[in-house]
Amino acid sequence: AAHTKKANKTGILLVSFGSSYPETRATFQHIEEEVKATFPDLEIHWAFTSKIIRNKLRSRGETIDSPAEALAKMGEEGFTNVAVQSLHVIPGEEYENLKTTVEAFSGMPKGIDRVQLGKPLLYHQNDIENLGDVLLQNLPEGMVEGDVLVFMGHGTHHPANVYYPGMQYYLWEKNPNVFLATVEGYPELNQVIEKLETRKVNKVWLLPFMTIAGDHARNDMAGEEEESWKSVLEARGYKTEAVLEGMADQDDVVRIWIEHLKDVLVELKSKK
Ligand SMILES: C[C@@]1(CC(=O)O)c2cc3[nH]c(cc4nc(cc5[nH]c(cc(n2)[C@H]1CCC(=O)O)[C@@](C)(CC(=O)O)[C@@H]5CCC(=O)O)C(CC(=O)O)=C4CCC(=O)O)c(CCC(=O)O)c3CC(=O)O
Ligand SMILES: [Co+2]
Ligand SMILES: [Fe+2]
Repeated sequence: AAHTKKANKTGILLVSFGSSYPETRATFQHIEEEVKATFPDLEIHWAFTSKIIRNKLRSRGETIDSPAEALAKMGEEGFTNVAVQSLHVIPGEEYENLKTTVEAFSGMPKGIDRVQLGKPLLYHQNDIENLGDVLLQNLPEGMVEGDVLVFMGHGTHHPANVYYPGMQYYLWEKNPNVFLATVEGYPELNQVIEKLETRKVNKVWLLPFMTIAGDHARNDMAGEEEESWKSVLEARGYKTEAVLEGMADQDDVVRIWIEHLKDVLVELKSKK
């Protein structure tokens, strides 16, 4: 018999930093539902980039693949094309590590023919604008005149930290009451507080500028311990209200990642 070319089989691999908090499962589920609704014919697989989180989950009997494990398995399952979608916020360290893994798997003998990585939530300038607009359109319902909102971003020593001050600039252009600070990078909460001291503030709303409301949101932002943003602000005399929702709980935010995933699927298709 003549050699027949093997049929194409395309799949999606969604990759998040991950979280050890069961409360975040509904957010991951929401992302999956939106992706499934957009690409009903494509099988969806998952991986977490954080080794610490994967180990924590394993010790509780939950298994979640690393990106390399997931890509190896998908190769064995006969996938020829895989669109890997980063669910990270910025193209930082975690995203770059994922990129290295994806490149290593591209064209691997007897593995997947074509593996390609979709951009994180923020990459091009128009991502900043789209995300900024969505966040400003969906401010907490109870927010009234005199209230301010402070988003908590992760922050990083990686040069991609510039996306946080970049986003802050865009938000301020549209609404001077919306602030963005980070846990581990620039800007810091103290810089926001310096600005708040110069005006009359009714209440400070706290929201994660993160995919999910996990450890950072529940402890560093809204926790009862002395160093949490809630405690620091309250010690300064501010009323606070924390909203424990990830950005990925919002359809319009997930839409931005889905657009990035579409770009990758179009590219995978165009390469014979
Ligand atoms: C490299 C490292 C350097 C460092 O931070 O020291 C790093 C970097 C980054 N993390 C990011 C995101 C998140 N980090 C967490 C949580 C944790 N992160 C921790 C460690 C590390 N994080 C270091 C090695 C990690 C490893 O190799 O495993 C843990 C384990 C320990 C701790 O932080 O104490 C703690 C576990 C909590 C638990 O056990 O549950 C969550 C989840 C959550 O909050 O629940 C999110 C998603 C938030 C979201 O949903 O958006 C981003 C932004 C990525 C992006 O979105 O773009 C960067 C920066 C970048 O990529 O450049
Ligand atoms: Co939805
Ligand atoms: Fe982290």
